[in-house]
Amino acid sequence: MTSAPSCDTLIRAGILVTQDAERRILHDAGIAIADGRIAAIGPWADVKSAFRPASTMDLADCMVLPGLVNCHTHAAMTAFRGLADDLPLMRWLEGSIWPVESRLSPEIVHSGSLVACAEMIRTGTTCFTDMYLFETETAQAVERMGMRAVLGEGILGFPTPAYTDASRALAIAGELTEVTAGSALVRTGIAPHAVYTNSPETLRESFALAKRLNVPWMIHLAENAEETARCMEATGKRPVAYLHDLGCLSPRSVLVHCVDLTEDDISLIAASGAHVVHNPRSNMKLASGIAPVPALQRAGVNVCLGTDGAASNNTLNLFREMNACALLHKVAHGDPTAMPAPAVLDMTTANAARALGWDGIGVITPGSAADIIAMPLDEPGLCPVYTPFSHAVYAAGGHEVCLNMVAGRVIYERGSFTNIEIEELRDHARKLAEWVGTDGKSKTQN
Ligand SMILES: CSC[C@H]1O[C@@H](n2cnc3c(O)ncnc32)[C@H](O)[C@@H]1O
Ligand SMILES: [Zn+2]
Repeated sequence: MTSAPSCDTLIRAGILVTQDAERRILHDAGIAIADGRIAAIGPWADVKSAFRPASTMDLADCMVLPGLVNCHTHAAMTAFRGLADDLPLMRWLEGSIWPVESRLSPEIVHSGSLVACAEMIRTGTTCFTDMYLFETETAQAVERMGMRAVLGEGILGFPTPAYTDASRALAIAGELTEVTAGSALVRTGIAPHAVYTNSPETLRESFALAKRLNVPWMIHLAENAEETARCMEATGKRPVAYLHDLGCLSPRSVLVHCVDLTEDDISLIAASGAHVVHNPRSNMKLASGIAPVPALQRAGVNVCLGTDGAASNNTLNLFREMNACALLHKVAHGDPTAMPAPAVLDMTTANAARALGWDGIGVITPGSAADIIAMPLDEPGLCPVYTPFSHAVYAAGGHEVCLNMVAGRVIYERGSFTNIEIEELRDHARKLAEWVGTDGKSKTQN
């Protein structure tokens, strides 16, 4: 007689949203987890009798989903949440954000990143993509909190507190791979900020570096009409065509925003295999415009979702982002079918994993990472359930999340973070506010 194989954790899920290729939903499901991966899923009775678990978790009253993946943020910008609202992009950046960022320090990035990780974990994110200064600090925060991330040192063509010039920025960006090398959770990306802040040489060199390291290359692109006008004036080309002609569009390119696009731009992106990150709340708040997401998708472009930073969103909550995405495109097209809920959930799960080239996240299938979130089904705002996709996109606010697990380890459960006390988080937040200054607003040119 053979005995059942062991596993680390056996979960009973009331509703399991797999996000597999068929978008299967299982009711009263079992999930077996071993060595940080999904060993099996199936009907609870079958999975239960097939494994000898070291521990069990009863989520029979919960909807269980893959952990959400935020494809674009600036984690440490939690320091600037609410500091400079109601401004257009270039005035916001040049008049308010860059002046205060010119005083940035590793300690502030560390505290801001911890606060950001906590907010994301609390609202169901298990992995995020970041572009900022002093990213080794963000790497430490991510490792400590137990999340996953793809981190890129933001490359700007002017001096910052982190480097004197673009060539130093490129060197620091490459060195980040040494910090993330041994990590199962943290990876590196190469992140030139934008076409208007980098020379063509830096853009090309950064792309060559991403190729050499075999990592994603991410950039803010075509964020609004003013960016296009500046690019036309400087180069005679629109931003997408400019990057195309520099040889920077390929399946490793992750293009953030892509609001101001023509049909030709969409064709160039589609033909290149580049991915697009849509940030609807940041685009709405900065009045940058509406990215043509349905048209991109019709052209075959892989589109995922990002929150952008807390200074332009002003949250890092992907449930709010999904909701905004679904509603924005319906109203923009006068068509309630323009952006259906299942397609939106794809944008924070399977599509996101594809954009980052990270196999095995964004789904709950045998062999995938055990990155799982749960929401209680007895929550008044979430019951009854007819279609789980509908609840994830239209009903949930994110704060219903009661469990966040990454690589089989619980990092948040019912109000408590496994790796940090709430008091310490408050201290970090206090430090941010003291550093910005109680007169923070007057220090910006808002
Ligand atoms: C060099 S680190 C990243 C850099 O990007 C700035 N930033 C934040 N949000 C946006 C956005 O929507 N468009 C362009 N730039 C943005 C951030 O303040 C850092 O300076
Ligand atoms: Zn951004």
